[in-house]
Amino acid sequence: MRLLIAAVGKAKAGPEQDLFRQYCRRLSPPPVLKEVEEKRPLAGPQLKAREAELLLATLPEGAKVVALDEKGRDIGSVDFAHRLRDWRDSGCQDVAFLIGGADGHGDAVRERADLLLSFGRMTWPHMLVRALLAEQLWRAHSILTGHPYHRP
Ligand SMILES: C[S@@+](CC[C@H](N)C(=O)[O-])C[C@H]1O[C@@H](n2cnc3c(N)ncnc32)[C@H](O)[C@@H]1O
Repeated sequence: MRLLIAAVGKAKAGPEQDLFRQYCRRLSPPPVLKEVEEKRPLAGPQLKAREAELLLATLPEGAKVVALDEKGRDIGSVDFAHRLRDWRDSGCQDVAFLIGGADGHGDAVRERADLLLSFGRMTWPHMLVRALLAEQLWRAHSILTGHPYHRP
């Protein structure tokens, strides 16, 4: 099953990017990262709607969609791993993880998402969310394969 991470904004070199890459490299194949950015000077609801459009345009047909959202569901790592396993076992080819911009996700993303996933109710910087997500994907892989990285 292919993993796509679509995110608003361009990563700059730095510790968040290093951490993100470090966890991605452990996965085979590694998740594909697609970055989107609106160049026009939009703001507020218009910007959110446009960013939603750009994120949704990256989706492979039929992908399961997980939108990272602080107001989403707070599930454990094992539940997360099992959800990925269930999608894989039901024939799903692609899972896409969508990370929003400074104002969060537009309605179109929320409506398309199969899961709104929260990493807790606090707001994390979006570049750190990439690294947290990559770590949880590696942890999910460890859970499903019995790798000792994850201690139950
Ligand atoms: C700076 S945050 C945006 C915060 C914005 N106030 C909101 O309501 O989403 C940028 C992106 O990081 C991700 N993010 C930040 N904190 C998160 C959390 N606790 N759980 C899941 N995703 C989070 C989301 O994808 C969000 O769109």
